[in-house]
Amino acid sequence: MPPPPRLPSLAVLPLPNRGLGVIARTPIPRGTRIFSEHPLLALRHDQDASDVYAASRLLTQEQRAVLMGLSGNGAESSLEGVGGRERRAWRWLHVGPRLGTKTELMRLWKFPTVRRLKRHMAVLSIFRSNAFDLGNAATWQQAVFPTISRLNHACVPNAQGNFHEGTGKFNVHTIRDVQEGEEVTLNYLQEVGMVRNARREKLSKGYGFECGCPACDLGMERGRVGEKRRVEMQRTLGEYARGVGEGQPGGVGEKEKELRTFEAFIEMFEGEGIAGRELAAMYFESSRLHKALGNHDEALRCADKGLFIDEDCLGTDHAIYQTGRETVEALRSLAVSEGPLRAVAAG
Ligand SMILES: C[S@@+](CC[C@H](N)C(=O)[O-])C[C@H]1O[C@@H](n2cnc3c(N)ncnc32)[C@H](O)[C@@H]1O
Repeated sequence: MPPPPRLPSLAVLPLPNRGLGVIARTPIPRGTRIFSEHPLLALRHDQDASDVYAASRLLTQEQRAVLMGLSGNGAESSLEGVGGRERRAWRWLHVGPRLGTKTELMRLWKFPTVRRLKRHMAVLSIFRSNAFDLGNAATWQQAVFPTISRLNHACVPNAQGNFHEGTGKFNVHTIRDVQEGEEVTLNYLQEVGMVRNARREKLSKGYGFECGCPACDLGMERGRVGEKRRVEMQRTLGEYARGVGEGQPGGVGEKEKELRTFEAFIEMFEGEGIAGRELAAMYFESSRLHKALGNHDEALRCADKGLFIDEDCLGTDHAIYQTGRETVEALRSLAVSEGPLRAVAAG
């Protein structure tokens, strides 16, 4: 059985077509830290998928039991990023021993027993199905968690996970109010406004499933409207990318174009109901550009908005939140010190 969730208001339950998932037993307000876990198995930046099995062998028996209890789809896509040895061995197991005799398998691919080979493949599959990217974490790139790895994906989720360098824990916060009985979900992909096909391809390749979340359902109004917004966003982004370098580098025109692109992202994210770090980052980028363009009130308004979002998705103990608060304070003191000058200019 999976370890119990941190909050009694959450339950890990079987769900249709997606294995186990996490359900809210009571309403949970936006900004609640619902999980805070150390990784069970993690890959450093200098490691790759070929190191997963060796890392799993360092776990205690109890930890290994939790790891092996996580879901793994066993698909060949689990071998993304691993070497030819594992790939050939996977085929040997799945296509059949006609690809080589057992002795050849042991000699060429250096698996001491078929049992060890099967365990190796199972660990790779579990890792691939459950590992989350840790964003900009200095040491770690991807990790699997005892309970957080029970959270299913939605393209517009109601929770977000962020790694806290100081504590070495992955914290999950609700990023909007969650109703009783609602599933708690994370976005497994980085939110960059991808259209449905691009998201589906990444999810299928990375996690081996076809997303059927409301944002992906083009049979429904909600899915169609969202897709239209994303297509429009990609068009804006394309136009911006094509125009980069046409104006004077760092000039006002360039900054205004950049600002309009961030504003388009904000409009798309908010229209879709996307909250979390990505939205906060767009507000902070807009704030930076407003400041550079001399729009101090707007710079402060955007930074304030970014900070409000960061408080909910990261918590006040996160370094990114604290940097954001310093930005807001600096902009506020600038507004105070410039106040009388503005009044004179206006008068
Ligand atoms: C991190 S695990 C999530 C917990 C998992 N459902 C379990 O039973 O332990 C990821 C796996 O859950 C399934 N999954 C997650 N989100 C899904 C979704 N939106 N639709 C279908 N399957 C999903 C896929 O099999 C995926 O590889």
